[in-house]
Amino acid sequence: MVNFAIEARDLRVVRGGREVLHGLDFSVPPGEVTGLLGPSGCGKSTLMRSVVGVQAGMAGSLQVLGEPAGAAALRSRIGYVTQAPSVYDDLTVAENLVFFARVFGLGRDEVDRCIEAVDLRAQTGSVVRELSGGQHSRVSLAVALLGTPDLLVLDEPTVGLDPVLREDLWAMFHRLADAGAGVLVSSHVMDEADRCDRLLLMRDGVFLADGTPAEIKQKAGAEDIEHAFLAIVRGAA
Ligand SMILES: Nc1ncnc2c1ncn2[C@@H]1O[C@H](COP(=O)(O)OP(=O)(O)OP(=O)(O)O)[C@@H](O)[C@H]1O
Repeated sequence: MVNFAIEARDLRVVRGGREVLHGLDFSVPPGEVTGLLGPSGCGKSTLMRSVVGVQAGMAGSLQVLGEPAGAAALRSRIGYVTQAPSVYDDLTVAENLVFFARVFGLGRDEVDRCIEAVDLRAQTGSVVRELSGGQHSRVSLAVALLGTPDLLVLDEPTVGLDPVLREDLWAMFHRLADAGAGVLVSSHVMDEADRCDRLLLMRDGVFLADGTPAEIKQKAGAEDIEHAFLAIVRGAA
């Protein structure tokens, strides 16, 4: 029985000869949206790369869906969206999805389901290069949804999107979590905090707080997460 989608003990990562994650202990449960929040450069992408098994220089224990991070068995069980475009821009939306679906041995039904999930039905036949930035990132997200992964790791998926689209995407993350997936979403925008079930607040490769948004605000005596973050940083100084 796997209790956690992700469980880390004393996770350390060295990049470019420098330790950038400093002994992190945390867990991400299934069925919840966990937000990884912190300023640019604090180590969010490094943590996510570790979880999906592509980060070198890692030490400590990191279990993902009951397996060591990077295990071959995890490949089809994790959906990962990076900040960099990860689809072919000279193919249409449908052609991209069909290509990746074939890699996973999935059929056309699954392609249509994922295009619909990110609300790109009207753009199915459009070449990705001609889409807007928000539509482009939703194609990557659709690819990550193929096969209904047990864990979604989304690195700043809402950057540059308009408020309506951000709202829609957060609603979709919650639907995926309600269906049982573990969802880990990073953001450097503190006003996204209240959309998460749980938060990991990060700074300089360590966690400043781990709890529900309400718990973190109450503990810091702050009205919003931005002020809670500042209060915690000042308290720790
Ligand atoms: N390829 C690399 N080689 C060496 N150091 C790196 C490399 N990539 C990132 N780093 C360093 O690792 C630290 C954490 O970077 P990381 O990209 O994980 O931060 P982040 O919180 O995801 O930032 P952002 O929100 O800007 O994406 C930073 O100090 C960064 O300079």
